[in-house]
Amino acid sequence: MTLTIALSKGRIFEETLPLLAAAGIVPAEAPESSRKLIIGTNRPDVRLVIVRASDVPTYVQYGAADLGIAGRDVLIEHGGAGLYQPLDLNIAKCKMMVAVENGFDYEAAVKHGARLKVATKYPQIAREHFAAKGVHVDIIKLYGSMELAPLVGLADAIVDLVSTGGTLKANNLQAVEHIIDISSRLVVNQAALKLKYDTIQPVLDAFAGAVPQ
Ligand SMILES: Nc1ncnc2c1ncn2[C@@H]1O[C@H](COP(=O)(O)OP(=O)(O)OP(=O)(O)O)[C@@H](O)[C@H]1O
Ligand SMILES: O=P(O)(O)OC[C@H]1O[C@H](OP(=O)(O)OP(=O)(O)O)[C@H](O)[C@@H]1O
Repeated sequence: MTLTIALSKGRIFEETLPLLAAAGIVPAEAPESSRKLIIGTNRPDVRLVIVRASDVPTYVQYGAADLGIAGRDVLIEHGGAGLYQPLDLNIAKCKMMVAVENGFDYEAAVKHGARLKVATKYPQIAREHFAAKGVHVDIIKLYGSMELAPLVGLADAIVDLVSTGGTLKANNLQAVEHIIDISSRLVVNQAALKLKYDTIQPVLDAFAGAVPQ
């Protein structure tokens, strides 16, 4: 039975290579240099499908892929329906933060009960965070370059991923609140786990043994 694994290009693909290797899986080509969306491997029974990071849960949910790797950010926004999430892979680590332009008094704005305009690619996470704090917000959905929003008056604050802090610094922004720690997780289609147990379980075990510390 063929095993289909959904991965996104870039950091998740790079950081997944050692995990795949631990399961005896070596991609036939690199997605960065290939235009192919289905990539074979050294194992005739295993193929990779290359999708947008935020589409990984959807492919696995509907069984178009048996396994996938997705960030906790993406999984929260997706909702996780139909997905078994057996393993935190401890890769693509970063933090979900609230950030504002240097000089913007975030504490004062929150204390005074001002209605905040918040730009983000992660409306679910942002909404829950501010609801828990009792802060009223207008969420402005963006698909990238969140850091620009406060600089041009689109938003008072952003909710975005921060790793080195380099992007915030380069754009005169500062983090003011930590929301959650993010890493990527293995997701498995629940029906596939039953139907293809003999193929999937050894891959899960190999990944579990190769998770970076
Ligand atoms: N700077 C970062 N450092 C570490 N991990 C990150 C960083 N930015 C994002 N991630 C994690 O890696 C995952 C994939 O990020 P990537 O940049 O490859 O896709 P994306 O451009 O956010 O997604 P899409 O293509 O769906 O818009 C994110 O969902 C997140 O969990
Ligand atoms: O703290 P840093 O190390 O600077 O990382 C943070 C940046 O990384 C992510 O963007 P990414 O690199 O994925 O770019 P993209 O959203 O355009 O894909 C995130 O959206 C931030 O912009």
